[in-house]
Amino acid sequence: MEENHITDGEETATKYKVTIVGSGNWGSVASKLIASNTLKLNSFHDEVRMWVFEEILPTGDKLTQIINKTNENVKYLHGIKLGKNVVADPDLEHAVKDANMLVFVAPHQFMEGICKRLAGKMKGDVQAISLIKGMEVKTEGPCMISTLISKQLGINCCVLMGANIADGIAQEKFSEATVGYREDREVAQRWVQLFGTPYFHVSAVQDVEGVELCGTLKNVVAIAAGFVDGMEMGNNAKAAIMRIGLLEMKAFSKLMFLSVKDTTFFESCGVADLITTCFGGRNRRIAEAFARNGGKRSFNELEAELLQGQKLQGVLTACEVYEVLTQRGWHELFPLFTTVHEICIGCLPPSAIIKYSLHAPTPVEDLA
Ligand SMILES: NC(=O)C1=CN([C@@H]2O[C@H](COP(=O)(O)OP(=O)(O)OC[C@H]3O[C@@H](n4cnc5c(N)ncnc54)[C@H](O)[C@@H]3O)[C@@H](O)[C@H]2O)C=CC1
Ligand SMILES: O=C(CO)COP(=O)(O)O
Repeated sequence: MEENHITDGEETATKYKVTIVGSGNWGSVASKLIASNTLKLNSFHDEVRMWVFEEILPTGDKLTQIINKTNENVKYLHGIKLGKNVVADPDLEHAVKDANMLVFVAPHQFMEGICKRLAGKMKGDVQAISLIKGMEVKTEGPCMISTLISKQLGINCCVLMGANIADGIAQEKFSEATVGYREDREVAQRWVQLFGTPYFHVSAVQDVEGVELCGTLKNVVAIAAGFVDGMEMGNNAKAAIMRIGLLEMKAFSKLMFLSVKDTTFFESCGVADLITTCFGGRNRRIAEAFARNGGKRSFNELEAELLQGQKLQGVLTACEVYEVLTQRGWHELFPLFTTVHEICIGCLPPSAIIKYSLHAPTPVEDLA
């Protein structure tokens, strides 16, 4: 890594160069947040590079060229200026070459391929953060995306999750987020500084797995909430599903990682993200359409038609969680997670969500 230095009085410090790997709906908003800060903060280079999975638009133009010409991601975040210091780059290896702060924000199903392309090409002093909500399941067990990044690229990886529906933040409406870090509080503070704005409040907690599992698992609960909406069962039923979903999120996280903290579920990444996604997210919306069609149109078909290139994470995550439950013999402990997957693959009708997700009420004698 070429050392870049700034001189602050007597002291010299590294000047950080940021690259964003991903340029979808949230990736574009992340670039806007970061680009506004790198211009203001002396410790960062102004320019923010954004790797774009190249696409040809219906006009025949390349997406990267249009972003660089108009300063807008016309496909994934129409009508919002990203900042003139954002440079779209279609070449992944070139985009990360000089960066010492990498922000990963691609749909989780593409991360294995992205990491393979980048493996062995990272310099030692690179720090990463993942904004990706999802996990991979390997034969040896589940692997969170931040762990995939850390292991494959040999770099430390924090996470940033929260109640962050991208469109609201693009319009600079108030929102909070949580950075999860492992050991290095100073690094976490650098991420907080890079993302934080008066309308985007970021705090840091020492619980990478807890933060990342909250962001990942709430997408499965959002699918359940969408089923309830599609069947017009009302907000009381949806609140019940969210309550049960939160219990399963917490139980699953704590069974997976002993280190997960109870308090993490009360941060923005926990209950707040669960609420916003179950009311305003894409997973909820597509699951609602699925239930309204009585499960007759597949999630893939509805995703392609209604999201126009944006990607759902909840259906894949439900499948991945189901694999873990099967591997460990835990289906009975997680009836909501189990039922969501079985509805998604057509083994159960959407109406099964209430019937099969309910945990048996605690017997009265146990309460005495
Ligand atoms: N959109 C939102 O409101 C939020 C999204 N997130 C998370 O951020 C992550 C990324 O989501 P978004 O930025 O919303 O993306 P998106 O779903 O809006 O867009 C899909 C992206 O995938 C890219 N893509 C398509 N095929 C690809 C391939 N073969 N290889 C690599 N990339 C490919 C597209 O170019 C596009 O950039 C997800 O894990 C999501 O859960 C987190 C918080 C909020
Ligand atoms: O993670 C999100 C909000 O924090 C976005 O959720 P959806 O992918 O369901 O839109």
